[in-house]
Amino acid sequence: MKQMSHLDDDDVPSTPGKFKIDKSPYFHRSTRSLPKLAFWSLLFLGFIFIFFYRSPSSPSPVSSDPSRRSLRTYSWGGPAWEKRVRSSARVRTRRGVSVLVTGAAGFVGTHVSSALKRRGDGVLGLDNFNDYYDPSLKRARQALLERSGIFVVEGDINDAALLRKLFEVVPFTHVMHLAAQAGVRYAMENPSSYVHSNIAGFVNLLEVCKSANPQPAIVWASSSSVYGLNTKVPFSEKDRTDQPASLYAATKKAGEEIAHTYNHIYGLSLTGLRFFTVYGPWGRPDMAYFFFTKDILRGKAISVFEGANHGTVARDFTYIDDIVKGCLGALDTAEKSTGSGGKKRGAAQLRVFNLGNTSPVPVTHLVSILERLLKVKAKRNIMKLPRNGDVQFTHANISSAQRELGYKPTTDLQTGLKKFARWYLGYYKGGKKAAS
Ligand SMILES: O=C(O)[C@H]1O[C@H](OP(=O)(O)OP(=O)(O)OC[C@H]2O[C@@H](n3ccc(=O)[nH]c3=O)[C@H](O)[C@@H]2O)[C@H](O)[C@@H](O)[C@@H]1O
Repeated sequence: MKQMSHLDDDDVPSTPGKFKIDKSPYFHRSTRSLPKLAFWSLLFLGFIFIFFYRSPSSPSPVSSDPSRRSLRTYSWGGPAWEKRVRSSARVRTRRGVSVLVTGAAGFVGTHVSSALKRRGDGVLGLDNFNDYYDPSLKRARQALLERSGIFVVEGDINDAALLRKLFEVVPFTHVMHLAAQAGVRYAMENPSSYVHSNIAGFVNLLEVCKSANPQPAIVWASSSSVYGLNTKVPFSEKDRTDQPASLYAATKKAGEEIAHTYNHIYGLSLTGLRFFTVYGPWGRPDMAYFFFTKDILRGKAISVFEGANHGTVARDFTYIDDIVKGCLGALDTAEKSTGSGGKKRGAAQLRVFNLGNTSPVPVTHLVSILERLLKVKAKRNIMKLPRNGDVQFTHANISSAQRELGYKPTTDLQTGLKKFARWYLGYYKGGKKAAS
């Protein structure tokens, strides 16, 4: 078993002189204190043992600095572990593919993994189970995946040794890269977590993919937030994306530039998907539709943002099942990477697509739909849109995804929220066991 630990060599005494026996006070004591000494030594050794050999299923306590969350102890490796990895990634149909899904215990990751497995593809999940939001929801999603035969490896995309090992065990044809630090507003609280996951983690993954043989094709999650302060709508992939309004958006934009580089130098086939405010069952508790539901049910006031001069704040809310179809379309049309041994043999595919719903809905309307579905009147606090990274409006032009991926969203917000509310009430026992 290989263990990664946040402990480094500094914790081990390096100067033998610290323990020079001739200076030890114990040596001048009477032999009666020896049993006492033996007792305390054993206790000390016991603590050391417990500290180093904790069970793999109980990772070390989360660091108080959330940007260092991923430096927990993960345990992986060994014949039994490799067998699980291989079995989960085994393709079960003739034309199936084997996909490594990063962020598999996340919202989109869980849905995409299940859909791939259902149609007979091999799927291996990877997730660091960080506590950006309630990890028990991630564990519940993991349990769901495990019931359909998907193993979710616990580890971080920054762990190069783990990623290399996974590619050694399984020659993945595709990577669906969904692991990321999400959320627009949280970037002001914890900026380094965005750099850690969305930039450093992405580069680490691409480094391993570029050296893998064969190289996989990669589909990854960008974001509608790259359109930033643009005012021309609907947003098209041809529009400028050089004025992000949040650090989150800036890291996703950086990801698109990094993808360009790895495609150009190493021949990696890369497809970025700009998701537009994805919602649905098993969703993310940090998103407005989710915590509005929780607060409305508890009778707690919600802050509903509006633009300058009472301007409408709206989103092109996109239902999860539509997004899954877009992801599968991207995987199915991804061409092979063209490199080997870290060198490219020819030009490789490089794409970026909007995956939205093409019908923006004001946030006030989203609240009204929730009120009807939950049969509770919301206590609305209308507030000016804070300057914390939010943009006022999003609207996707999806003609490119329609043409090349066969992407065609079919779920309107009312229908999608109905499915979300049904799931929420069931999962949280009618809202009594509230989401944390
Ligand atoms: O489309 C995207 O690319 C992004 O979509 C969401 O970001 P956002 O659209 O801001 O979604 P929410 O945080 O759920 O906000 C939805 C709407 O509710 C508004 N809102 C949010 C919070 C609040 O307290 N009140 C409020 O009115 C926001 O201004 C926004 O218009 C996700 O959180 C991002 O991870 C994702 O990348």
